[in-house]
Amino acid sequence: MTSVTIPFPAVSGGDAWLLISVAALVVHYLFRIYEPRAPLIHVTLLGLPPLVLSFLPQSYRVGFGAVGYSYAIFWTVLSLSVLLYRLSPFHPLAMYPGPLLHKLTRLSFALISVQGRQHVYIQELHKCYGDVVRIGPNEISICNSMAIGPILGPSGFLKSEAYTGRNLRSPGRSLLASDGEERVEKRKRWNRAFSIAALKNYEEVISRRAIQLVDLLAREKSVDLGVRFSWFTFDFMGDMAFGGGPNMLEKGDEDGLWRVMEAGLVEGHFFANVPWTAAYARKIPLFGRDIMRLRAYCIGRARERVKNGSHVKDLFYYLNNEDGVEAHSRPLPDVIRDGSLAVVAGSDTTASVLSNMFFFLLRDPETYARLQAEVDKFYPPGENALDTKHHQDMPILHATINETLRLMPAVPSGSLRTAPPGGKVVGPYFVAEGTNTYLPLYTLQRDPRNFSPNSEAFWVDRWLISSGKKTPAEAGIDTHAFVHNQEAFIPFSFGPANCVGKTLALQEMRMTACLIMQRLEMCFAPGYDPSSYVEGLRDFFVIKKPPFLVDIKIR
Ligand code: HEM
Repeated sequence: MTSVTIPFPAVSGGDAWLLISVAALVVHYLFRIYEPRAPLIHVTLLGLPPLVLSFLPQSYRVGFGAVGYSYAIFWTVLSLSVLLYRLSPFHPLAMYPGPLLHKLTRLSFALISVQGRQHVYIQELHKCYGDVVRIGPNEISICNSMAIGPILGPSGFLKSEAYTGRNLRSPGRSLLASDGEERVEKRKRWNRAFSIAALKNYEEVISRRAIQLVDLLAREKSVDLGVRFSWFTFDFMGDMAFGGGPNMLEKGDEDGLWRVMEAGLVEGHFFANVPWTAAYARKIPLFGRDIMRLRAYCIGRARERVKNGSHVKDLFYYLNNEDGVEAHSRPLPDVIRDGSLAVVAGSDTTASVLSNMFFFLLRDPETYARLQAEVDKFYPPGENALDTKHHQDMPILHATINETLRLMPAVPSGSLRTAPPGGKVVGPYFVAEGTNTYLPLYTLQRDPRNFSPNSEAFWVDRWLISSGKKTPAEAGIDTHAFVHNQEAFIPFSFGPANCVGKTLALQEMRMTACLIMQRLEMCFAPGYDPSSYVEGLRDFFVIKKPPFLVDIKIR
């Protein structure tokens, strides 16, 4: 056997074993307290102690056998210590029930998550374990509307590390990932971009793209409606964020941008679940290529927008401080980061809500007919269906959008936050410092304690009853059976980090829905199985839609 001679104090085999074990326990302690993320620190902590201590067991003569022996003991003791601690009554999450594997390793939930059915899985877990479920060594999911304020409200929890893990290649932190002062500063300019006055200007941009969409649908007659909504929202957000979209409504996704965005989201979803691995993935060019392509596109568009300017006060106008409110101009990379966030956050979400809404309507012809009648009342042929002046008088339109957002929220697993230093009382629970906490929207909004009856069904009447437009008797239900917990309805999240684009999204969806209903009539394509849609929806933070095939006629 190969051997080297080293001047080192002799220690008996038993003592060496003990020292290596103690070193493993110390390393576990350091990982638990400091949670280091830098690969170099990982390698040092996991590699160096067993290597150094491998010189101890023999006097002067050290072989590779001793090194292997030392590593084997070190890692076995370390692994056992980690696993036993996670299951022990000393763990701060020990009182919360959950599947054994999830308590032991975060990987087990991550592997379920990347299959895209996390929203349904979490709902099953809550049915089985109750309001709080431990879904990772350091992760819980809370399904209780009392938790919303303490977690998402002002002075609530912090943004989870998952947001930076998801973002493999973008330098710096976007608004979505930021916290504290940095967030307050960033959010100010976004708020300017979504003021009432600013929104009024965007109607022209929405109208242009909505007309283009409806013309395309009228020509095509038989389409995957979900894909057309994706093209529409991507083009629209491109117009808003960079003064011009890729024009998918004309050319299709010929540059593969939508495909790239979806692929990037799926990949990012894994790293969001196991964020410490992101530091390694960033060193491997294979990862994050899709996001890089999308980013390259956004950089190109931003340069064009700066060069050409814009006749519309679009989102870029505010993000780039073209209104001159801030004393200093912002560096272009910052503006590009914000613009890219707008494209990702604003296109996928709105496209999936529009798609889900028409899916639910086609499955429920009676509600379809009621909405059609309401649209026909306010927008008969010849009336401009993109004029927003009637929206406030259209309860069925609002109810349809709300019910879609309740039943299938665009961010099904909700906002992910981390308990602040010292931990926090959340309703009847105490959540220990550093605990990553899910508020699972899909489960919360389908919970019969929040919305009854027909919690799992598309039933727009609940919104008419809750707004006083209809009585329970008129809707054919017993008054006592009606539960409507408005606080539990948070499809745009809640608090200071809620969706900044909420009003724009609602405006865009209302205008588009009215125009479609005025001009077109739809039905599922012959042979299309609607259950494949519900089964095929995938939750990768935002939704990936399965095919949604419809036949279209001009009215
Ligand atoms: C129906 C459509 C939409 C839904 C359901 C939706 C939902 C949400 C949700 C749930 C969040 C919170 C995410 C979290 O905490 O992890 C969020 C954040 C955000 N959304 Fe939306 N969104 C929609 C459309 C839009 C649009 C059109 C924009 C336009 C740019 C937008 C921009 C943003 C931004 C920038 C954030 C981050 C806000 C912050 O962290 O302060 N969203 N959205």
